[in-house]
Amino acid sequence: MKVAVLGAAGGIGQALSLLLKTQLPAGSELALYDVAPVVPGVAVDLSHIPTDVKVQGFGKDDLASALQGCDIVLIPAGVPRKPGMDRSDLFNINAGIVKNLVEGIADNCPEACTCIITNPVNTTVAIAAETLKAKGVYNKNKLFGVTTLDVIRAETFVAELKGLSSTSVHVPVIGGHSGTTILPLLSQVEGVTFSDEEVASLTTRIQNAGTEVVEAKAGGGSATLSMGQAAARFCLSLVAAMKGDNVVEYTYVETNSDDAVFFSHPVRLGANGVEEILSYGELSDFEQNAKDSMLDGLRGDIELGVKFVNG
Ligand SMILES: NC(=O)C1=CN([C@@H]2O[C@H](COP(=O)(O)OP(=O)(O)OC[C@H]3O[C@@H](n4cnc5c(N)ncnc54)[C@H](O)[C@@H]3O)[C@@H](O)[C@H]2O)C=CC1
Ligand SMILES: O=C([O-])CC(=O)C(=O)O
Repeated sequence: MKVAVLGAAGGIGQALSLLLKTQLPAGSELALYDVAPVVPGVAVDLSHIPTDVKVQGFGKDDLASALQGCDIVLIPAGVPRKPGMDRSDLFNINAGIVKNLVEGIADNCPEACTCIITNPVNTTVAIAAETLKAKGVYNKNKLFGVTTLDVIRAETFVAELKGLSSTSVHVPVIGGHSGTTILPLLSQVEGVTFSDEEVASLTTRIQNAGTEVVEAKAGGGSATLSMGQAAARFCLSLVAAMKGDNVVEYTYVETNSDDAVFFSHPVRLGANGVEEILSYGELSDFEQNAKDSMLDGLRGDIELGVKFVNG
């Protein structure tokens, strides 16, 4: 199994690479790519950890070597938010970065599963899809927007509120990955009941959790450590599924539903990426109203990505 992290020298990239170095199955290869000159050093640093995962660093001009033979590519390359910005404010810089890197994937490992972390995810996933289509190698079962951070946050916040162990709480989160497009389905959390006030305030907290971190970091970036954990969980689920385990994760994928072209659903993962897109089930009235009011915004975010590539 070969996994590449593009943007590996950044806040997410380094946390994610550490978790993968210590948790990928023995015999795996980990390729770390970044335009920052420190990336070979990050690879040397990690290579001193005694696990049977081979780590190699690749600088600015070595994208092709980093990608050759990859099974999974994770992309956290790009700029993060500062206080006062929305994720959509990152579009101008990050759109081009994602397009270039995905062109590299199309040229060097078109069969790989591509996992987009770079914001605005609602739009960058559409950019990746259109870029792969333009290269004639798009497989909708192998492109994912990583929304796992919304799930782990929702589970943490529900566990805190209800005095439960966070490892025993499961919270579905559907939709997209910004503001009101993030839709936690609190009505489906097993063994827990919420008042209407709790549903309203928890939903808002989960939707604004990224901003909570951006403000607390006071200009020093956005979530990196929790995102590293979220992306590692998603990657390790994909690895387990490729090896034959039955794994379901919530992730932003192309669907055939009426909601939007891309929408986070529970997805059964398998040897070739998406094996089955599962239904997200019945929504409460609160959730149905929240979904109805965010769909136009999400569709607009997706359209922006399509236009970026196709004009
Ligand atoms: N999907 C999600 O849930 C989340 C997404 N993010 C997003 O992830 C992205 C990265 O965030 P951080 O790691 O905090 O930023 P960072 O600034 O710490 O790291 C970004 C890295 O990308 C590298 N980079 C820039 N252009 C590149 C290129 N063309 N090729 C390869 N590497 C390149 C930089 O050199 C840097 O090392 C941001 O867009 C952020 O908004 C952040 C948190 C959660
Ligand atoms: O809020 C941000 O800019 C980073 C992000 O996507 C998150 O933490 O969910």
